Amino acid sequence: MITMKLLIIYHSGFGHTQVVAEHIRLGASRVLPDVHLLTTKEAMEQPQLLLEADTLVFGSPTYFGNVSAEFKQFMESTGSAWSRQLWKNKLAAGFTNSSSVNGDKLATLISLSLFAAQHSMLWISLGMMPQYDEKGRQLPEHNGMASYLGLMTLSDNSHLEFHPPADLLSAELFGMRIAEITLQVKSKEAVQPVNTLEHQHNY
Ligand SMILES: Cc1cc2nc3c(=O)[nH]c(=O)nc-3n(C[C@H](O)[C@H](O)[C@H](O)COP(=O)(O)O)c2cc1C
Repeated sequence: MITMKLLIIYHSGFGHTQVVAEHIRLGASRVLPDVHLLTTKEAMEQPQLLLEADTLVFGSPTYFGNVSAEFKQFMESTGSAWSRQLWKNKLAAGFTNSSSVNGDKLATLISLSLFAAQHSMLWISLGMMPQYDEKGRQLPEHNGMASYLGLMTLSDNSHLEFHPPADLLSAELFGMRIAEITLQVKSKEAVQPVNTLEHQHNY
Protein backbone atom coordinates (compact mmCIF):
# COMPACT_ATOMS: atom_id res chain seq x y z
CA MET A 1 0.00 0.00 0.00
CA ILE A 2 1.29 3.50 -0.85
CA THR A 3 1.46 5.82 2.16
CA MET A 4 2.04 9.50 1.78
CA LYS A 5 3.57 11.67 4.45
CA LEU A 6 2.81 15.35 4.84
CA LEU A 7 4.79 17.56 7.23
CA ILE A 8 3.83 21.04 8.33
CA ILE A 9 6.95 22.92 9.43
CA TYR A 10 6.29 26.19 11.18
CA HIS A 11 7.61 28.80 13.56
CA SER A 12 5.29 30.74 15.85
CA GLY A 13 6.65 33.29 18.32
CA PHE A 14 3.34 33.95 20.10
CA GLY A 15 1.11 31.01 19.11
CA HIS A 16 -0.97 32.49 16.25
CA THR A 17 0.81 30.76 13.37
CA GLN A 18 0.67 27.53 15.36
CA VAL A 19 -3.16 27.72 15.46
CA VAL A 20 -3.18 28.09 11.66
CA ALA A 21 -0.78 25.15 11.33
CA GLU A 22 -3.10 23.02 13.48
CA HIS A 23 -6.08 23.85 11.26
CA ILE A 24 -4.11 22.96 8.12
CA ARG A 25 -3.31 19.64 9.77
CA LEU A 26 -6.98 19.13 10.65
CA GLY A 27 -7.98 19.56 7.00
CA ALA A 28 -5.13 17.47 5.60
CA SER A 29 -5.85 14.65 8.08
CA ARG A 30 -9.31 14.23 6.55
CA VAL A 31 -7.58 13.05 3.37
CA LEU A 32 -4.30 11.48 4.52
CA PRO A 33 -3.56 9.67 7.80
CA ASP A 34 0.13 10.61 7.98
CA VAL A 35 0.12 14.36 8.66
CA HIS A 36 2.43 15.86 11.29
CA LEU A 37 3.36 19.23 12.73
CA LEU A 38 7.00 20.10 13.33
CA THR A 39 8.39 23.33 14.72
CA THR A 40 11.38 24.69 12.83
CA LYS A 41 13.50 23.70 15.83
CA GLU A 42 12.27 20.08 15.64
CA ALA A 43 12.79 20.08 11.86
CA MET A 44 16.41 21.19 12.28
CA GLU A 45 16.99 18.47 14.90
CA GLN A 46 15.48 15.69 12.74
CA PRO A 47 16.20 16.48 9.07
CA GLN A 48 15.66 12.83 8.09
CA LEU A 49 11.93 13.28 8.80
CA LEU A 50 11.82 15.86 6.01
CA LEU A 51 13.56 13.51 3.61
CA GLU A 52 10.90 10.85 4.20
CA ALA A 53 8.01 13.23 3.49
CA ASP A 54 6.19 13.63 0.16
CA THR A 55 4.99 17.13 0.97
CA LEU A 56 6.44 19.91 3.12
CA VAL A 57 4.18 22.80 4.13
CA PHE A 58 6.06 25.87 5.37
CA GLY A 59 4.53 28.38 7.78
CA SER A 60 5.95 31.53 9.32
CA PRO A 61 4.52 34.66 10.92
CA THR A 62 5.29 37.82 8.99
CA TYR A 63 7.87 39.78 10.97
CA PHE A 64 9.13 43.01 9.39
CA GLY A 65 7.69 42.02 6.02
CA ASN A 66 9.35 38.62 5.81
CA VAL A 67 9.71 35.23 7.49
CA SER A 68 10.77 35.30 11.14
CA ALA A 69 14.44 34.98 12.05
CA GLU A 70 13.74 31.47 13.40
CA PHE A 71 12.19 30.40 10.11
CA LYS A 72 15.13 31.86 8.19
CA GLN A 73 17.48 29.91 10.44
CA PHE A 74 15.63 26.74 9.46
CA MET A 75 15.90 27.69 5.77
CA GLU A 76 19.62 28.21 6.03
CA SER A 77 20.07 24.92 7.88
CA THR A 78 18.89 23.08 4.73
CA GLY A 79 21.95 23.99 2.64
CA SER A 80 23.20 20.43 2.52
CA ALA A 81 19.82 19.10 1.33
CA TRP A 82 19.75 21.93 -1.24
CA SER A 83 23.23 21.23 -2.64
CA ARG A 84 22.30 17.58 -3.18
CA GLN A 85 18.75 18.51 -4.28
CA LEU A 86 17.37 15.94 -1.87
CA TRP A 87 13.89 17.51 -1.85
CA LYS A 88 13.60 17.67 -5.64
CA ASN A 89 10.02 17.03 -6.83
CA LYS A 90 8.57 16.93 -3.35
CA LEU A 91 5.41 19.01 -3.09
CA ALA A 92 5.46 22.29 -1.15
CA ALA A 93 2.99 24.90 0.06
CA GLY A 94 3.16 27.89 2.39
CA PHE A 95 1.22 30.07 4.78
CA THR A 96 1.77 33.17 6.86
CA ASN A 97 -0.07 34.95 9.65
CA SER A 98 0.24 38.54 10.79
CA SER A 99 -1.70 41.19 12.65
CA SER A 100 -2.10 43.84 9.94
CA VAL A 101 -4.57 43.40 7.09
CA ASN A 102 -1.82 43.67 4.53
CA GLY A 103 1.32 43.81 6.69
CA ASP A 104 3.43 42.77 3.68
CA LYS A 105 2.38 39.14 4.04
CA LEU A 106 2.94 38.57 0.33
CA ALA A 107 6.68 39.11 0.79
CA THR A 108 6.70 36.21 3.26
CA LEU A 109 4.87 33.91 0.86
CA ILE A 110 7.27 34.89 -1.92
CA SER A 111 10.21 33.98 0.36
CA LEU A 112 8.62 30.61 1.15
CA SER A 113 7.92 29.83 -2.51
CA LEU A 114 11.44 30.86 -3.58
CA PHE A 115 12.82 28.61 -0.86
CA ALA A 116 10.77 25.74 -2.31
CA ALA A 117 11.88 26.62 -5.85
CA GLN A 118 15.55 26.59 -4.87
CA HIS A 119 14.95 23.07 -3.56
CA SER A 120 13.29 22.21 -6.93
CA MET A 121 10.00 21.45 -5.20
CA LEU A 122 6.54 21.70 -6.79
CA TRP A 123 4.56 24.59 -5.30
CA ILE A 124 0.86 24.20 -4.50
CA SER A 125 -1.03 27.51 -4.66
CA LEU A 126 -3.98 28.33 -2.40
CA GLY A 127 -6.56 27.44 -5.06
CA MET A 128 -9.46 29.14 -3.28
CA MET A 129 -11.44 32.01 -4.78
CA PRO A 130 -12.44 34.89 -2.48
CA GLN A 131 -16.23 35.23 -2.16
CA TYR A 132 -18.24 38.28 -3.33
CA ASP A 133 -21.83 39.45 -2.86
CA GLU A 134 -24.15 40.36 -5.76
CA LYS A 135 -22.70 43.90 -5.83
CA GLY A 136 -19.17 42.60 -6.11
CA ARG A 137 -18.17 43.44 -2.54
CA GLN A 138 -15.82 40.94 -1.02
CA LEU A 139 -17.26 38.82 1.79
CA PRO A 140 -15.27 37.70 4.84
CA GLU A 141 -15.67 34.08 3.79
CA HIS A 142 -13.09 31.64 2.44
CA ASN A 143 -9.79 33.27 1.58
CA GLY A 144 -10.74 36.52 3.28
CA MET A 145 -7.25 37.87 2.59
CA ALA A 146 -7.77 37.28 -1.16
CA SER A 147 -4.40 35.59 -1.52
CA TYR A 148 -3.35 33.20 -4.27
CA LEU A 149 0.28 32.13 -3.77
CA GLY A 150 -0.45 30.57 -0.38
CA LEU A 151 -2.60 31.08 2.70
CA MET A 152 -2.65 34.45 4.47
CA THR A 153 -4.41 34.84 7.81
CA LEU A 154 -5.03 37.84 10.04
CA SER A 155 -4.92 37.56 13.81
CA ASP A 156 -5.41 39.83 16.78
CA ASN A 157 -2.07 40.79 18.32
CA SER A 158 -3.17 40.41 21.93
CA HIS A 159 -5.50 37.38 21.65
CA LEU A 160 -5.46 34.08 19.82
CA GLU A 161 -8.32 35.31 17.61
CA PHE A 162 -8.58 35.50 13.86
CA HIS A 163 -10.44 38.07 11.75
CA PRO A 164 -12.41 36.89 10.00
CA PRO A 165 -12.80 33.58 11.86
CA ALA A 166 -13.34 32.03 8.41
CA ASP A 167 -9.56 32.31 7.99
CA LEU A 168 -9.28 29.14 10.05
CA LEU A 169 -11.80 27.39 7.82
CA SER A 170 -9.64 28.50 4.89
CA ALA A 171 -6.69 26.85 6.65
CA GLU A 172 -8.63 23.56 6.86
CA LEU A 173 -9.65 23.75 3.20
CA PHE A 174 -6.06 24.51 2.21
CA GLY A 175 -4.91 21.46 4.19
CA MET A 176 -7.44 19.31 2.33
CA ARG A 177 -6.28 20.67 -1.03
CA ILE A 178 -2.61 20.02 -0.23
CA ALA A 179 -3.39 16.46 0.87
CA GLU A 180 -5.61 15.77 -2.16
CA ILE A 181 -2.90 17.01 -4.55
CA THR A 182 -0.30 14.94 -2.68
CA LEU A 183 -2.47 11.89 -3.19
CA GLN A 184 -3.03 12.59 -6.90
CA VAL A 185 0.55 13.50 -7.81
CA LYS A 186 2.41 10.99 -5.69
CA SER A 187 0.20 8.00 -6.54
CA LYS A 188 0.68 8.76 -10.27
CA GLU A 189 4.44 9.02 -9.72
CA ALA A 190 4.46 5.62 -8.06
CA VAL A 191 2.90 4.11 -11.18
CA GLN A 192 4.94 6.05 -13.73
CA PRO A 193 8.28 7.30 -12.37
CA VAL A 194 9.91 10.04 -14.45
CA ASN A 195 13.68 10.07 -14.81
CA THR A 196 14.19 13.82 -15.10
CA LEU A 197 17.98 13.56 -15.47
CA GLU A 198 17.68 11.27 -18.47
CA HIS A 199 15.05 13.61 -19.88
CA GLN A 200 17.33 16.64 -19.52
CA HIS A 201 20.03 14.93 -21.63
CA ASN A 202 17.73 15.05 -24.64
CA TYR A 203 18.16 18.84 -24.87
C1 LIG B 1 9.39 41.51 15.30
C2 LIG B 1 7.99 41.56 14.78
C3 LIG B 1 7.76 42.10 13.52
C4 LIG B 1 6.45 42.14 13.01
N1 LIG B 1 6.27 42.61 11.75
C5 LIG B 1 5.01 42.56 11.20
C6 LIG B 1 4.81 42.94 9.85
O1 LIG B 1 5.72 43.26 9.10
N2 LIG B 1 3.53 42.88 9.39
C7 LIG B 1 2.48 42.54 10.16
O2 LIG B 1 1.36 42.53 9.69
N3 LIG B 1 2.66 42.14 11.45
C8 LIG B 1 3.89 42.14 11.98
N4 LIG B 1 4.10 41.71 13.26
C9 LIG B 1 2.96 41.18 14.01
C10 LIG B 1 2.92 39.65 13.92
O3 LIG B 1 2.89 39.22 12.59
C11 LIG B 1 1.70 39.10 14.64
O4 LIG B 1 1.79 39.42 16.01
C12 LIG B 1 1.54 37.60 14.45
O5 LIG B 1 0.30 37.23 14.93
C13 LIG B 1 2.62 36.81 15.15
O6 LIG B 1 2.42 35.45 14.88
P1 LIG B 1 2.93 34.37 15.93
O7 LIG B 1 2.02 34.49 17.14
O8 LIG B 1 2.75 33.06 15.26
O9 LIG B 1 4.35 34.70 16.26
C14 LIG B 1 5.37 41.66 13.79
C15 LIG B 1 5.63 41.14 15.06
C16 LIG B 1 6.91 41.08 15.55
C17 LIG B 1 7.16 40.46 16.90
